[in-house]
Amino acid sequence: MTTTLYRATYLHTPSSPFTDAAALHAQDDGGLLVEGGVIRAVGGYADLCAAYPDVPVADLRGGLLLPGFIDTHVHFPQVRVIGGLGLPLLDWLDQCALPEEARMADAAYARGVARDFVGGLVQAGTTTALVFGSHFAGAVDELFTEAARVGLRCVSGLVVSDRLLRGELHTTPQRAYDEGRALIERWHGVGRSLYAVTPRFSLSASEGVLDACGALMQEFGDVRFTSHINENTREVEVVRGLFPEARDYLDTYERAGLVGRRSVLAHNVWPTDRELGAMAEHRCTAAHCPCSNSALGSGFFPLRRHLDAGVHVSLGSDVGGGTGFSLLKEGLQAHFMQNLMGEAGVALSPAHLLYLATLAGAQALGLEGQTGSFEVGKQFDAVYLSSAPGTPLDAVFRHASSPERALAAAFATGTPADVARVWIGGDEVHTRTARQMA
Ligand SMILES: O=c1[nH]c(=O)c2nc[nH]c2[nH]1
Ligand SMILES: [Zn+2]
Repeated sequence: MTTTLYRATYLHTPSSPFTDAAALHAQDDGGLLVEGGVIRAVGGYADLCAAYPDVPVADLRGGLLLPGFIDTHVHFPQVRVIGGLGLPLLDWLDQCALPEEARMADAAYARGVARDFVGGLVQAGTTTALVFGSHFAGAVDELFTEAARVGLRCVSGLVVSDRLLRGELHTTPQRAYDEGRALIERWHGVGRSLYAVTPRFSLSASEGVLDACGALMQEFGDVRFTSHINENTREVEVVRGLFPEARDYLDTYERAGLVGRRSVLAHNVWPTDRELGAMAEHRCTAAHCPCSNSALGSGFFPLRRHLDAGVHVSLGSDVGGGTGFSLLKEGLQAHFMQNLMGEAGVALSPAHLLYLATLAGAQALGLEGQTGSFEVGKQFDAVYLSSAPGTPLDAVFRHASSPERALAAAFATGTPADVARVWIGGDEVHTRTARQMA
């Protein structure tokens, strides 16, 4: 079993800065002892070095070591259509996303997209992702296969819909159940893969399809659930018309038994107070996707209302409505948007951004015992940020007055080009090449 002592400036949030003012832990010259991919000891480098004098040291000074990022909302089939700027949600789906999603019927095409997608995630420092899969079971197999090859912690599933998309993307309740069941049996709990039951959104999923999803959730108690909610005002209006008996958008999922502790609902830009109260009671998560909300003009995420209601919030890139895989960029955009909301916004510190990009995601997925922070017993899932000499971020890293200042700069200006190395369960899954640094 390999044992390594990592020497680095590291930061992590073992608790939430929204409830704990001392949540951010930083070590200027820190040590992490990793044995067989698991963190065995943490602290100052000098102490760990004295306690474990024979263990080989990996010297990561000069940059920042953070827990691997956790993206709780990202679409596998959309990596090649990033950048469809300027359209509202339903037009963007129609013109940009869905034509590409229809191409995923071809497993060979899906295999190439899976390589682009998983590569994009790990190169951005993402070590765990809740992934909207494909409408085609064969493409979902390609995604899980590629994620397993690379070593990504991948929570994903078959996307199901039976109306209002393109015909070739539609299924039936029975097929949604049968294909979902087969995929769960093939992938759930295998290696680092977990299954998420995934109706696209209530606009495109009839009660029958939602009930089929509910049946899978009942039968397989620990699979996750994900979908979209309250993203765009026009979408909310259409859903209201499609479900006249439902109290609101959330209720369309509640009635099918889909909302609970391991449910992640993306966006929630336009929630009612009833929905926020119910989400807090269910202990489900809202995945905030600020770049997507900006690019599609969906609106400003009411973070203050979520926090006041007690709703758990995590972060998602929402590629391809979002503009790329970097959770550093999502953190910065979240910060910008809250600033622009004035009194209604929440002042997000670097500690908040780090928490949202790491532990908050682990908690959303019920994986906080394994990942999201550098605590003893957790997996060594980590991202090492180190900039090319001469870049502004390198200048900050070399001259920052504290690790917190360096962390703020990483969110302000960091990109995937600054991601030098990435580990998942102690396995190095990405090592930047000279070309990727340029
Ligand atoms: O941002 C989004 N991206 C999508 O692909 C999608 N599908 C339904 N609702 C959606 N929202
Ligand atoms: Zn989405």
